[in-house]
Amino acid sequence: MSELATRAEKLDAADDLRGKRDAFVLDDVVYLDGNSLGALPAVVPGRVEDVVRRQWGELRIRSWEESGWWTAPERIGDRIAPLVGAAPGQIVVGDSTSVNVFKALVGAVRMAGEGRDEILVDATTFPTDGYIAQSAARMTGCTLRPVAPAQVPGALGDRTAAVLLNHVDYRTGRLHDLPALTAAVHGAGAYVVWDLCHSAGALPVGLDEHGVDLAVGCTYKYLNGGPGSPAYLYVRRELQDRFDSPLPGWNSHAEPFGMRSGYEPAPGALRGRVGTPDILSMLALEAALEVWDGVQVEAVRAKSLALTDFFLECVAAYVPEGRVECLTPIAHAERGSQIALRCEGAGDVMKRLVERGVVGDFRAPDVLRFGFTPLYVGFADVERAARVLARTLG
Ligand SMILES: Cc1ncc(COP(=O)(O)O)c(C=O)c1O
Ligand SMILES: Nc1ccccc1C(=O)C[C@H](N)C(=O)O
Repeated sequence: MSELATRAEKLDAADDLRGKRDAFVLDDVVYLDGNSLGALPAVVPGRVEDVVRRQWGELRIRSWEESGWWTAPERIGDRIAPLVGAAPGQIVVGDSTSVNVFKALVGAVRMAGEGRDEILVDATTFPTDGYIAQSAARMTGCTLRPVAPAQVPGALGDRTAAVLLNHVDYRTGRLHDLPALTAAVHGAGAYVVWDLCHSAGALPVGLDEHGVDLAVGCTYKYLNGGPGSPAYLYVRRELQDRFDSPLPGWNSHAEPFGMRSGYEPAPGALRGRVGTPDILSMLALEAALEVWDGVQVEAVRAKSLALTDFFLECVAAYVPEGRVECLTPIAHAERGSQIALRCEGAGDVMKRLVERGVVGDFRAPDVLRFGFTPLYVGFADVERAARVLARTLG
């Protein structure tokens, strides 16, 4: 056994999160794609069966109250809250991330008020945020300026209304400085919206601590909610009364069953709701979140950094010099929970890796992306992935 494989065994034996792997349905594939679709928590199938057969099949309409369907968006929001550093009552679950980006960004521009007519958007963003920001700008009469996150402080001005940023870049895995950028946006009198898709469940976010205004994120990556599981919207408590949703559906009404023609927004996080919640996906997510019982995000972060450090070490030891170039920052303060390697023919290389039992993904034009979910990825997986990568490139 190689020195690295021996070390992997020791690291696994000393890993406090090791037992969590049993809470997931996994086979002997090395699954490094939890940053696209998290693995299935073992508790989910039975719960979904109960929701469908008993709650829907037997209780039918009564389940809106008796099975807690109606209040699921805010209840599950409160379950996500500690994972992103938010006190209860500020997060609602529902809709896709794209829809929540729209709500948050238009809501932010409306809060900024007269005289502020520019939106800054992360120039390197996952495309959907950029597309939605373009439409939000057109609708609110703002101009949209794409800016690299590091350049945001210099681009802010007294016309800036809102800034939309990604906490972790989907392609490179770069972690942006949320506290400093949030403070810079506030210094200019503007509002910030953070997309937490690639950070929630992988590292501490500290939404309340850093005074973030609005945030959105998906739940199908590190939160393992399942394909198309609903996203969430955070609106900081002090801003909730001023949050003027651009999608004020009846579920966000102060009295939804009053069936009144006049709109009156509900107080608190409920204002972020739109229409009828997608109960099947939502309750699958609620079950999936049970794997977090007793887990601290800080412990997840420590293991995530150890996994990505070890992967880089194994890649350096096994992969011939010059075949891959790491796009992810080496500094821990700038690294999310993935490693992105630029590589010639990356699309074909990833196909062959998948055939050999190492599942990551390919992002155009030339990036091999490997996501590390500390709840179910171990150090032996990491060593094996690097070994298979070296064989595939060799
Ligand atoms: C940063 C980021 N934002 C948004 C999305 C997707 O949004 P939606 O949930 O609407 O598909 C993704 C991935 O799909 C993402 O990585
Ligand atoms: N929602 C998906 C549906 C199908 C395939 C991928 C996704 C992703 O989430 C991609 C991810 N956001 C990424 O960072 O590339």
